Amino acid sequence: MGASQKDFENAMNQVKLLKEDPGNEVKLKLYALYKQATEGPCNTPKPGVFDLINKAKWEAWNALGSLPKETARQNYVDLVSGLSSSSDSSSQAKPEADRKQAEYETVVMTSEDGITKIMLNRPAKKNALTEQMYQEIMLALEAASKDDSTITVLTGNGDYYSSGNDLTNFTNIPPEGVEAKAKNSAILLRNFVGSFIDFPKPLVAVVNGPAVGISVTVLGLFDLVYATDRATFHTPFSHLGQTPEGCSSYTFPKIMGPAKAAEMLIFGKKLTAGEAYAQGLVTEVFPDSTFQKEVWTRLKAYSKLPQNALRISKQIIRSQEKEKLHAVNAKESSILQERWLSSECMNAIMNFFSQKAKL
Ligand SMILES: CCCCCCCCCCC/C=C/C(=O)SCCNC(=O)CCNC(=O)[C@H](O)C(C)(C)COP(=O)(O)OP(=O)(O)OC[C@H]1O[C@@H](n2cnc3c(N)ncnc32)[C@H](O)[C@@H]1OP(=O)(O)O
Repeated sequence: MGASQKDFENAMNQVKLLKEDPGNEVKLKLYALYKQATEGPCNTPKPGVFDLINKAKWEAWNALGSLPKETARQNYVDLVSGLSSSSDSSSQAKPEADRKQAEYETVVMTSEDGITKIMLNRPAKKNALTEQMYQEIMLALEAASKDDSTITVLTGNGDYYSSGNDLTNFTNIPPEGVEAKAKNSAILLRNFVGSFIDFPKPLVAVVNGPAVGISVTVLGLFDLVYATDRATFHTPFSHLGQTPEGCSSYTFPKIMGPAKAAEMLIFGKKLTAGEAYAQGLVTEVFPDSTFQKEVWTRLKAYSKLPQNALRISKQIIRSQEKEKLHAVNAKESSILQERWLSSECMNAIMNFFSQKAKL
């Protein structure tokens, strides 16, 4: 449940009782969230260039775009609660504590320094994507699209980025039968990929280890893909009796050319991080020993760039493709709905469970 009006009023009172000055940056953020929570999106003309203070306040409020009033209220309460606890417990206040934004079971979502991080969190299963996880990633993306962060990151916990679709998704067949399951799964897949196509802010994949299946294909919908040199990129669809998804049948040939896309998507060639970089799927590869440090330093610097300019630039680039991408997504999902019922696919899944066949 979101913050109530009472929580909001309490938070406003707490601000007055803060023992330490939180600094101009935080004060501007508080001002902007307060205005958004009480009045909605910025509705006043921009102050003149010489009216520095009011211009900074206006810009902070305007940067919140169409953030809903309820979310602004919740963010205000969270921000104040972080400030109060840090000024109570220590004199070294962190500007923005590592704030957990919602309760999820399969992902961890945190926001800090203008970056919302969605971390896949089933390390013992190599971050294989269960149906619950697809749903939670969609919810987390929806929340990230509306929060006040500048950049959104998807990454994995543990040694894998993700081993793709959790093959146990094929085993829990409902009483309505396998056809109904395939139909619902195609809807789930289409919605899942759709939430990447429509994501409005810069979206970054921090590929912390090997990536398989759908965790690779949707990379074509990200704005930056940073990979450790330990990462590999594997789309073994034919081995599984399946076909490409995540819009990769369109984005991969565009990114790497038809010949290299065919090697990956038809023949299941596994790429090293260096190969994925050479083929344009990956933006930059970092040595594993310094991967986290280098990537987060880079992202923190990017997150300080003007938020609206980043968002609008992304939208200009992506909007030209959106309709096409949605059409490709619909087609890929409907082809897979049929494929999942094929004996080729069923045999491959049985093979994984009976012999624990590894890719
Ligand atoms: C009727 C229709 C229903 C359809 C529902 C579909 C919903 C949307 C589908 C969207 C389309 C997506 C397609 C894809 O993503 S295709 C790619 C699928 N992925 C795989 O085939 C990978 C399978 N896993 C492996 O080959 C290996 O586990 C791997 C090479 C990834 C790692 O090997 P390693 O030896 O290092 O580790 P383990 O195998 O011991 O793994 C540790 C445990 O994790 C389990 N695991 C790992 N990956 C998966 C997975 N993808 N699905 C299920 N389980 C996985 C593994 O079994 C181990 O478990 P245990 O410790 O219990 O043995």
